[in-house]
Amino acid sequence: MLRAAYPHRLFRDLAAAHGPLMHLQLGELHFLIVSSAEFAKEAMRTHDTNFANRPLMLASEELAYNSTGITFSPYGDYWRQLRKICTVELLGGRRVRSFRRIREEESMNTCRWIASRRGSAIDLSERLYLSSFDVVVRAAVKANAKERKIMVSTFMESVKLASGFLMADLYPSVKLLPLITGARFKIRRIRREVDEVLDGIIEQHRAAGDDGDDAKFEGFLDILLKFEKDGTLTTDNVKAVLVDIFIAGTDTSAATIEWAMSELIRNPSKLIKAQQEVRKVFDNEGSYIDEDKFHDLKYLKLIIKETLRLHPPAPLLIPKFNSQRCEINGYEILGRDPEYWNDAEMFIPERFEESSNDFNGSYLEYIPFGARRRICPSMLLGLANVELSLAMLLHHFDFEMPIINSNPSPSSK
Ligand code: HEM
Repeated sequence: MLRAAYPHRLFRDLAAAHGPLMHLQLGELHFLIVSSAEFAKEAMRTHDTNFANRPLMLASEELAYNSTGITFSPYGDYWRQLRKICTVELLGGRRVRSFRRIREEESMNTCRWIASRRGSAIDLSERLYLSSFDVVVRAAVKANAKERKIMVSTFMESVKLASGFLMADLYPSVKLLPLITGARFKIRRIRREVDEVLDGIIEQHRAAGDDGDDAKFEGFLDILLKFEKDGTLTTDNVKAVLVDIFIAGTDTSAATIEWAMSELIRNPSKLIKAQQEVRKVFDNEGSYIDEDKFHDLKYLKLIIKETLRLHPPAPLLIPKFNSQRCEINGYEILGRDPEYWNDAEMFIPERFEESSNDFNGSYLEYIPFGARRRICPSMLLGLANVELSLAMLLHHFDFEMPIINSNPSPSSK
């Protein structure tokens, strides 16, 4: 059975039947899927530079201002410059720490929202998405609640479009396909909406200006505008990086928190163990969860690792394409391969207790953030969001699955 919703699981099953290197043709495009760490080493270490490019896609062309954000810009000097701005200026440790108050306020808002629905079943998915979005947006720009609301719906639509190949992408030689399918029209409409919101916000930031107060909170846009001012970036480049950050930074954190909570609720003994740890560490803090004590949350860290093994938010990473001919093309590693993991399908955070496997891309059987040149530049911020939200949820609430009556009585039909 084809499980389109979980392509990584489908590839795992196909790899079991056809081997770790498979050729897949979708429309006019050729993909090679690598499902073993051995083949991945070839692609990600030996031919790393060759695979540091991204394919041209309609959504990235339009929404990422002609593919000039970090995620979709071609590998080369411009990308290297953006990557440096990102890792040094935007997403380094000091900057991530400076967003602490935002993370705390948003997690607290989520807790208040849950508390106000005490005793009833709740749908955490949307709430977690909104909260992750607000953390990233508030770290990036000064936007009021109305602007944030417009951005959420626009970016949710963008994520849907940007997270897969459109029919028009699969048949690049049919130049009219984006028009015939209506894809270009739809993407351009979203792009106009994104543009309008970002232009307004950029204008406000410019008008507020730099008052020389070094202690003032600096968001991503304030920093990017300095690079615009010195001529390193154009206004469109600035907007492309913002779009990138909104899209790459929201769904990933929200999905990780949601999966971690789902696994814990499905595994009550692990939920209790995690809760006991969080409550012991923050026993005397009242309702305050102090990030400075996160090094004591050893079990919670294992839970996050295990969640990212079983449910990486970008299981196929972001597509790459090889710029030159070489022996191995395209790759995908599966964190559920029984060759590398005992009881690969089970949620067992303890498996990481004795293991040195970390997120940094050194262990190719486990790369939830990717590896090498295109590795996620925002591991720190992503993990900080996930850790704080989980600690707050576990500290303040008890969770259990709602009881669903699967055997309705004849009268309720
Ligand atoms: C749990 C959270 C996160 C996970 C699991 C995650 C995972 C990933 C993965 C798998 C990639 C693709 C790597 C590749 O193609 O080899 C990626 C790229 C990227 N991520 Fe993340 N991410 C997370 C959070 C974030 C956040 C919070 C931001 C920004 C605020 C962010 C920004 C980016 C960017 C800009 C790229 C593109 C890098 C490039 O192409 O050079 N991510 N991420």
